[in-house]
Amino acid sequence: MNRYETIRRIKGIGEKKETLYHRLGIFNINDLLYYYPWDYESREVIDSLDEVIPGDKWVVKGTLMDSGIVKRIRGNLSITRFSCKGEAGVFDVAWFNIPYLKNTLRKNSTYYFYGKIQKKFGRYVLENPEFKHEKEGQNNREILPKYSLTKGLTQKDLRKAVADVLDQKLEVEEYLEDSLLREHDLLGKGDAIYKIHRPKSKDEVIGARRRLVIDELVEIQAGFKYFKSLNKTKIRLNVDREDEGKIEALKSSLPFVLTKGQQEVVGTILDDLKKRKRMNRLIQGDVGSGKTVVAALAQYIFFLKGYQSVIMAPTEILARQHEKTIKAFLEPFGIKVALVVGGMKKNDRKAVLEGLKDGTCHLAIGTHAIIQSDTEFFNLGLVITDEQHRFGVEQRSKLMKKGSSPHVLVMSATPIPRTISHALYGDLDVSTINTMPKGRKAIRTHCIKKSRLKKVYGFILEEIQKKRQAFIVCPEIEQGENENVSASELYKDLIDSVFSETKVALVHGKMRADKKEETMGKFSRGEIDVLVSTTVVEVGIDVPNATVMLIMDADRFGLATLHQLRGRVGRGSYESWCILATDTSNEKSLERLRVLETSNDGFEIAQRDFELRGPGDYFGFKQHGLPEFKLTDLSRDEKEIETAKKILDTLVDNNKTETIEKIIQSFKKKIDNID
Ligand SMILES: Nc1ncnc2c1ncn2[C@@H]1O[C@H](COP(=O)(O)OP(=O)(O)OP(=O)(O)O)[C@@H](O)[C@H]1O
Repeated sequence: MNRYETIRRIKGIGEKKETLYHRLGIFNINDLLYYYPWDYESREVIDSLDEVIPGDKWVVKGTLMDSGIVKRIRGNLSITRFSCKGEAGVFDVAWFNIPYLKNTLRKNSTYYFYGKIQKKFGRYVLENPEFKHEKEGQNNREILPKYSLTKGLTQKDLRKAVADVLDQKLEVEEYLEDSLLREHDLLGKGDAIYKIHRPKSKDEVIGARRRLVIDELVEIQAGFKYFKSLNKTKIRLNVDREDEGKIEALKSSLPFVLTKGQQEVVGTILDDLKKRKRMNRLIQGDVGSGKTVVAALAQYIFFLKGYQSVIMAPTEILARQHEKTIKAFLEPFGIKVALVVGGMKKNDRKAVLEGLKDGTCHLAIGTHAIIQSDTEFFNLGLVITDEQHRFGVEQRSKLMKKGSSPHVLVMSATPIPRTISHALYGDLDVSTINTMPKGRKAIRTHCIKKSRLKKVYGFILEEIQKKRQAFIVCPEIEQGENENVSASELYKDLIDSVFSETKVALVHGKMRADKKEETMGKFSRGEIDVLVSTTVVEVGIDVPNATVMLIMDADRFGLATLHQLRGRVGRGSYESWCILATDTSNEKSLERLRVLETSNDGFEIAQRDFELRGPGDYFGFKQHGLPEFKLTDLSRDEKEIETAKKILDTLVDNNKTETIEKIIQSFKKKIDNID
């Protein structure tokens, strides 16, 4: 057997089982070795059945006292039962619908049985236990791996297949020298893989996991180092006094004065452009902190130097909103702005694309439609992606290829906790807009039970009388199997009852884009009072007149999403409210929601969410186009991030080019495999 042979080589895996393994992403022996358990089950042999709390799971050793009986209980339900005796006491074992066991197990033979122990009619009984013959051996305490499964594959299947492979003692490639392993007190790779599947103790799991986590972190850091090494550009902008004057003129034409935070970020961008390095900057700013105008200023700088720029937004609604805002800022200065979205009329699209190709159009705003192969630019100098967590590395790089190594700005309202940005965004410099525009009032957030919704609707009506508007967001479009409020149902209920005299509309992700657009437009212009929706309104919608955000079944959403949704109100100078309706009694969920009641600060919320739920949930690695870690948990493995960094530095210092190249290849392969 070698590591790259198909899993069909393993005994017991035929054609049918093979397809099930494929579902788990396991194709060859190597995949199986790297299919780590997600948890372990500790099995202990019990000394005396009298110590048992019924319902607990234990291993009981016993000798069969009879040859078993099969009893038909009803219809096609049968039970096979044996009585046993062992040092722990007397007990029965029973299985449902496996009559052939009567011929498998032998009277007077001794077995280890594992399962839930119940007490029925005064006798101990293990129902449907797993069992093995005494001869197969059993430690007093056994730790068994638990793997993620798919329908048709059992824990037993996986354990057996992995055990078969481990027994072959296949060699696993080690890329770290002994001295490095010793220096950082790490297990060898082969040893770690063996122990992660077949640990003898908790400490062995910890040691194995630590080694494999380090490997994951070395790989991702090497990958980003590589990306960063590509960051050279020929596009250098010499912003002179005259340009600076023009930039100041644009600033004074704006309907507001830039905040200190906005000023600083614009300053940093200007500094970046003086360097030979390609600008690759993430601009983080809490919801409503005013990132759009910073993007517009950056685009203006490129325009002054004869370069085109592009903004890519995650949704059409947002692209259109940016178009409107940016046109208002920049068109008076002679900049021609074009919108590129899906479903444009053929002739319109043709005209826009021609303008971008011949350079008469200076600035493009659009959705992923911009990446399509027929878009060409005259001289693209700047690529801005908005809410980058919606775009993968892959899409970003496609957009980059539209220019010759253009500069990059990424805008995000989702703050990335420090640990993550440090570990992962080695390739991005980060700046933060840390001040809010003047005159904003804190949004008041309250968590309520759904029984109090009537009161909230009354309050919304009062706000509407004051000419304000409200959002109502639901977790689902249509009623599913669970109890959650769906947007469609709620919309129907509301227009038939409390809001029968109110202008209410519904938007959700399954509606046609133009219909969605039209409704959002109406809401934006104040022609609709209440918008019932799903999270399509989450990102970026700017309606300063809206003052109430009511979120149904708020416990269903992550904190980052809730904070984003809340950020749709309180964008003007009116006092605003966010109401989180939930009937959950889950203490953890309530604790999360309380974070929002007490904080309006996106960064603090992100950090808390990160601590409460872990980065996987918060961050959604796949959404970023990044390979997911199998074992690493960035909220716990801070020390390992540092160790991995040191190891990588040592490899670089010692000119281990071949090793580093291999690590990078493996990283790239994973990125390519993300769907
Ligand atoms: N310095 C400022 N003073 C006053 N208002 C401002 C300032 N900067 C931006 N605004 C206004 O604040 C609102 C929010 O700005 P913008 O839409 O750019 O926020 P954002 O950071 O993109 O928020 P989100 O992440 O929610 O999309 C807009 O109505 C904008 O006109």
